Amino acid sequence: MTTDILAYGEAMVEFNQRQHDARMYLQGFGGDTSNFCIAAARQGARSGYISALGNDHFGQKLRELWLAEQVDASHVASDAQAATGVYFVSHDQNGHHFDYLRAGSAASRYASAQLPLAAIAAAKVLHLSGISLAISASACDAGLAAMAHARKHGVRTSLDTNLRLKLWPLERAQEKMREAFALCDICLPSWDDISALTGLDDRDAIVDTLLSYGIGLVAFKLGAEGCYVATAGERRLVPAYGVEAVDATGAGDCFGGAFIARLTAGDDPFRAARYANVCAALSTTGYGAVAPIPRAAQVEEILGSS
Ligand SMILES: Nc1ncnc2c1ncn2[C@@H]1O[C@H](COP(=O)(O)OP(=O)(O)O)[C@@H](O)[C@H]1O
Ligand SMILES: O=C(O)C(=O)C[C@H](O)[C@H](O)COP(=O)(O)O
Repeated sequence: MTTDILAYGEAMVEFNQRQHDARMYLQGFGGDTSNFCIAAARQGARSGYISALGNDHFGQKLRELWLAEQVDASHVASDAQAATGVYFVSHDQNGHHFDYLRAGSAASRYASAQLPLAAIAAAKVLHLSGISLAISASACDAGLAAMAHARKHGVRTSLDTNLRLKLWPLERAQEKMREAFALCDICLPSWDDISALTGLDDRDAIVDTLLSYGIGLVAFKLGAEGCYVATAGERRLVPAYGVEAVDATGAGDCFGGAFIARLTAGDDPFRAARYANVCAALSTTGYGAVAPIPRAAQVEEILGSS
């Protein structure tokens, strides 16, 4: 079976603070590109992951998760010399915050020589994020090499900005993300990330800048407002689906996975964005990055009745 959507990055164990007791953390799984793969698979796409894990309990649990979710993990290496990364999510009046235990993790030791070149060349879309490039110099080189290889073989590349300044300084992020934009076909920015990366605060000026890199499609994530979808010929705000959000961790990843899944299934970008808005909105109604990601039937039921 070929894998249509491949993602490259770091999966982690998640400990997510509960609101009723600030000392209680619920264990789950995260890592933006892994969340993306699971979101795509739950919408019926054939997705697969490129990364490395430690030879530890949580690395094994991640493999079990991908097996259960039908995400192909045959391109996830095991590194006996390093640990699987961990992160904590805490919540306050300003939203959610991440703390990491991931320096030197197995995924951060990934290098270009490990890339599954034939699988990348056979995919329809290769996805990565700012985090995939931020975790180490070797992982950054591998991510950019994977994008260049995909493009060489006519595989579309997709990039979520996911800027994490705890992982790299802004100047390096700007430099490396510019290289990634130049190799990108579909960009999935969010407001805070892209305004920090470009220094711009006007939505259309940001879209103009991204299109000027040769990016063909931008789906600008706007939280509770929905998203702004832009191609060279058309720009449209696609309104959000209204929900009572309790935890937006992973909403952007869910949006990306659903959006790319629907694009590869043949939807036009505006239709795919309408679908992804509903999918991501539903994912904010439960805690954690993975558990509340809905399946296609739930999303289609809402789309069919609205
Ligand atoms: N409060 C919300 N209500 C409805 N939909 C939401 C809400 N928050 C996020 N979403 C959906 O999730 C998508 C991604 O969320 P956003 O916060 O913009 O991205 P990121 O997590 O990457 O910062 C949005 O484009 C929207 O479709
Ligand atoms: O920060 C990281 O390195 C992670 O991968 C942890 C989270 O799973 C994602 O960051 C969620 O990302 P959002 O969809 O933007 O909420």
